[in-house]
Amino acid sequence: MTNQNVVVPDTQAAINMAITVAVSNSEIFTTAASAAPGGYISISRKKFLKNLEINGGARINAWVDSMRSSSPTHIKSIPSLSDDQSSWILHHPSALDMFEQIIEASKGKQIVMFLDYDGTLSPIVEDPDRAYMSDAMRKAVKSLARCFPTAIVSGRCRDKVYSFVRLAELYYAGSHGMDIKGPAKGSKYKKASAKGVLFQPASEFLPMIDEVYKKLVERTKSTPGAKVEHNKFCCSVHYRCVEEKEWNEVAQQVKSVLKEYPKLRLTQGRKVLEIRPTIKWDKGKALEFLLESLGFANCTDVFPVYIGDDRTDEDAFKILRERGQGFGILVSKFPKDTSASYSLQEPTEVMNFLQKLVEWKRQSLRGQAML
Ligand SMILES: O=P(O)(O)OC[C@H]1O[C@H](O[C@H]2O[C@H](CO)[C@@H](O)[C@H](O)[C@H]2O)[C@H](O)[C@@H](O)[C@@H]1O
Repeated sequence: MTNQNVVVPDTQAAINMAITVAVSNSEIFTTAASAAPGGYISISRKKFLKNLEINGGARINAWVDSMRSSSPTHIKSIPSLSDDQSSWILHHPSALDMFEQIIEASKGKQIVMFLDYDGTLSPIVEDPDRAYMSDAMRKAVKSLARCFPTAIVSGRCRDKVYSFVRLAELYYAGSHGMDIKGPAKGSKYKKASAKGVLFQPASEFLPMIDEVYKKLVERTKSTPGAKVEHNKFCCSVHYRCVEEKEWNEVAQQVKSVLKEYPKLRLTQGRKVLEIRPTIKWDKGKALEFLLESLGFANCTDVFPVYIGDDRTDEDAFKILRERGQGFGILVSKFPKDTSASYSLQEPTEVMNFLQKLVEWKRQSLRGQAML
């Protein structure tokens, strides 16, 4: 575990601001920094970790604090973040505003697109079973896939995310990348063999996840609004519809199950606790696996672009930074600690960005045809 410093922006307003902080080993995320005027303060990652032990003696207060500070209702209550927001935007400019520069950087390289689903292609809604993407978004993704190899990388079960997206020409990586499959329609890109690619690095965990799912359903059934989702190689416990005073209860229930399974770990998303195998596999590894399957393993002429809104997407943003290839785009209206290079505010902006990419590609193909 590293002892990196986490930079937390100050604000004049002395408010608590939600900043996501990835904690490397335990993978739980904690947030929040008290603000004081005058620039930036550094908080040791060790301090954040002090109260967090996930497998074994996890402290429920830390879980609940983390659940609370990552809650959009708390973020919404921030009065004005204009100074911090503009400073953040300076470091993570809008991918729409920077479109020309992005295209310039990709010159002579094969763009490969990676798209998260919830909060990126579809708006966040209360009922996870009704997180539909719009027809306009589907059309934009379809056109995108005609121009560039395109993958959906989601925390959801692969079949479920496919039932929302319904485009057979894409690659799909479900269960946070633990379930990868190539396009049913085949692919015109480099490795035709990528068509049938199917990678499930956590298959031995299937019976355990089934068991844990049942236990989570049983333990949380007394809490109104709690919902457990079976994502095949992982489980989600949603607390979006649980009253805040009951969040402690949800944390206790999840902890009571998790402590029986040392081979499982907890991660957090947007009002969701996620239980998954401890294997070293995440969305970043899935991105690398897909690049390899497409024949770009050791290529310098590939330009991967990953768009996502959640903490689990940070693993992919980090990989791109480490490889020094392409970049990540964080979908967020609020400043967040991120390894992404650019930002977009919401799914409609994501759609505009995808449409711009398609338009640029079509124009450049027309230009080439005229030569
Ligand atoms: O990797 P993703 O595709 O972003 O999946 C992450 C989780 O997304 C879903 O939950 C989130 O979206 C729901 C629908 O808008 C929302 O109700 C929930 O509060 C969000 O956390 C999905 O249901 C989870 O299983 C995924 O792990």
